[in-house]
Parts: sequence; C-alpha cells; structure tokens
Amino acid sequence: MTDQLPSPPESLLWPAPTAPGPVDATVTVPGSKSVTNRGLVLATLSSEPGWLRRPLRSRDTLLMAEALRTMGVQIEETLCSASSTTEAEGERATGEAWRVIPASLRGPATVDVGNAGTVMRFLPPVAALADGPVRFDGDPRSYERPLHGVIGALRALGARVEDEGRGALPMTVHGTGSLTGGAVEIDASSSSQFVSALLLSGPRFHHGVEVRHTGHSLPSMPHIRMTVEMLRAAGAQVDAPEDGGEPNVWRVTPGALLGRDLTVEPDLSNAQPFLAAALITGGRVTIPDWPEHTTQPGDALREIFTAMGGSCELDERGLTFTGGGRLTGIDVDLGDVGELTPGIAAVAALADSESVLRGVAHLRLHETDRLAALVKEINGLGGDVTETEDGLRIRPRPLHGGVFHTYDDHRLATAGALLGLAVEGVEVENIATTGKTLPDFPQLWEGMLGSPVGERA
Ligand SMILES: O=C(O)C1=C[C@@H](OP(=O)(O)O)[C@@H](O)[C@H](O)C1
Ligand SMILES: C=C(OP(=O)(O)O)C(=O)O
Repeated sequence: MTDQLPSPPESLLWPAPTAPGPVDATVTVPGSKSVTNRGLVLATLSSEPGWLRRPLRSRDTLLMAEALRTMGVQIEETLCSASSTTEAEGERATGEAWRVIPASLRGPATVDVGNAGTVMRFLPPVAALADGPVRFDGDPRSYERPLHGVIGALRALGARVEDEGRGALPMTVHGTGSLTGGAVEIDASSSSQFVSALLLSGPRFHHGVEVRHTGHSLPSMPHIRMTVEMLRAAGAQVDAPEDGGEPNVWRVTPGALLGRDLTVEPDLSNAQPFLAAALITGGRVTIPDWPEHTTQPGDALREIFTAMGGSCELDERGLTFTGGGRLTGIDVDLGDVGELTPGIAAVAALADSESVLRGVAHLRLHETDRLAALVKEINGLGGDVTETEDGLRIRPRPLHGGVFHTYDDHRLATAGALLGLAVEGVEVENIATTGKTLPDFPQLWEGMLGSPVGERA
C-alpha cells in the first residue's frame, strides 16, 4: 500500500450494500485456490493424465494453468455430467472439470505470476525440471514479495537461477530437464509457500528432497499439511514433523506420481465473508459441501466465529453458521490461518469489545501490507486500530461511511464489504480485485442479501 492515495474514479467504487436485516441464505462457494493450484502442479508432474473436478476458475488459478501450458502441459477445460464421473465421486463431481495431460516440460517460456504467491513460489522448482529457460515476471507487487527461500534452495539443489542479485522477481530459471535434489535448509518464516514449493516438486528430483526450516517461526502450517496430504494422495512418500518426524523437517522420496481424479473442496477462506455476514447481522448462512476433514485454514472459522458470538452446525446440508445477535472481540493467534485476518479484523471492528490479532507479522508481505492497510482503511471510517509488532489491536468505535481502498488485495475488498453490511455509505474501491480468488463475489454477495428474510434459499 502507499501513503498518498489519489481518489479512485467513481466507476471503480462499489457501494457496499447494507444488510436489510438478518441474512438467511445458502451460498455455494467456488473451489479452493490452494487445492486447485496444488492439484494442477501435481497433475503436471504425474506420469499419467489426471482430472481436477470443480476447480476454481479465478485469476490465480488461470495464471497457474496458463503457466503450465506455456511449459508444454495440456489442460483441457470441459463440462462433466454425472454419468461421466466415477462412482466414488458421485454427484459432487458434476460441473466443470479440467483434464491435465502431462508432457515433457520445456522452455523457453515466460510465466506471468500476476500477484499469486502459489504461482511465483510453486513453479520455479517445476521450471528447474523443464528443458530450457523459464522467465518469471508479474505484477509490480510480485517483485516485493519474498522469494529468496525458493531461489536459494533451488541453487543449493543444483539449479541455475538468474535474478541479478535481487533474490526476487523478475528472474529466469535455467532448467536442464532434471534436478539433483537432496537436503536443503531454508528460512520460511516469511512464507510457508517456500516449503510447499520444494515438497511439491520433490518426488521428481533425483534424490528427492529434505527441507529443513531454520527460521524463528513458520506461518500457515495447515497449508503445509495440505501439501503433504495431497502429495501422499498422489502416491508420494513424505515424512513430516506431525507424524512423529523431526520438528521443522520434511522429506520426500523420489518416485513417480499418479494421475488423480480430484474433486476440489469449496474455498473455506472465501466462505469467510458469508459466514461473517451471518455473524454480523444475527442471521444464518449455509455453505454446502463443507468438508468433514480438511487441511484448509478456513475450517478454523468454525471456532473463531463461534468465539466471537455465533454458533455452527455441520451436517449433510453443509456448514450452517448462525449469528447470536451480539459480536464480541477476540484475542487470538492467527499465525496458522493468516489469510483469514482481514475478514476477522472487519468483524472485530464491529464488535462490542477489544480484539487483539497476533502472529501475523508476515502479512506485511502479502498482496499488500495487510496490517498497514487494515489500520488505514478501518480508521478512515472512524475506527481505532493500531498495528502491533505481530498483528493488530482493534478497539471498536462507531464507524461512518467513506471510501475503503483495497490496494489490489481481494481480502481487503471482502473486508470492506463486511463493514458495509453494518455501516451506511461504505464504498469499496475496485471490488473486481476479488477476482484473484473469487470472481463472482459481488453477485454472490448481492444474492445472499437478496434472499428474503425467513425463507431459506
Ligand atoms: O500455500 C498456500 O496455498 C497458501 C499459503 C499461505 O501463504 P503464506 O504462508 O505466505 O501466508 C496463505 O496465506 C496463502 O493464501 C495460500
Ligand atoms: C496471501 C494470499 O495469497 P497468495 O497465494 O498470493 O500468497 C491470500 O490469498 O490471502
């Protein structure tokens, strides 16, 4: 984010709708970004074709698919009917599906990472396995996001990376068709995606990979568990700390990956604004297909939003979250679930007591400096938010309308929409930036609010 903000043109301002009353809706949330992009990478590295059903189609996942295509992979987008799905997948697998047909990876190629952490971190190790140079470039913000862990590790594992000493984008990975691999130490305290990136390609390195994290803390552990579970489901052998292994050490054995038929779970972090709407308005929202077991960090919302005043029930209809009519503040460490911070901060600003959000210093290097942006934008509406060393302190105050700037950050935009439910006259800048992970956000939001109160959708 920047200090001096020119007024956005009116056409870029989205008048955030206030809630006409308690919401009562069922909202079908599109697929998980993190699962879709891991699924695409693993399918690319497999020895046989695979399927991704109900993939997320958003800026981040389309960038991933396009990048893999430029390296030679075939990704066909199809619409599937129930009859063409496996029995095990059943009804859930109808809808859009991507067929991924792996091929020998090749350069020269140019990858546009946009501002997708998953693309800029997961693909350099894949590029090291390509035959030829692969250039990586992206949005201006992508130059500022940490990549040193991936670049340093790839060099240590035998790859040539040309970054003109920046340790960041833009850069070129000079793939030779294979990589030695082996043991490597990295400091992943600025992003768990460094660890995930090396593990995902690890089965294809000659010696596999052993990643040892040496930094002071490691954010987003559920996302690393997601990587480990998805690798195992594709047939890889992985030793991880949570299975009794050494703390902070992961080992992936070299071996072929299987082509999978994977149905992508709904994105639970993108379910956040809708659950929060139930909490804020004292209403009720059901998210169908909420998984019983998942590694997605969004699952923690059941506990966090319950502590803030709601209640939830998981049954065959999905997850139903009900607001209790009162919003309380929370003191919570969000280090494992950092991407939920903007939405929690917005709810906390509307609560009846103070909140402290801890363990999220690394958010300063996300899509924007999320801590600074949340302070500036919530305070711009009359709030009282201060930045701490590793998070935010939020003292609720009556808020007023105004422009909520979003700094090309999808989660800032949904946070602004949440505030608008309770505060008249909030205008969210560039709501289209939600397209990074949730392209239909405005329609889903207005649909949720349009459901007649008392009548379930
Ligand atoms: O691996 C992933 O899919 C992600 C890991 C996390 O990154 P950081 O560890 O950099 O926060 C998370 O914030 C991001 O939205 C998605
Ligand atoms: C941090 C996020 O994304 P990225 O994958 O770009 O790191 C996010 O989605 O909140």
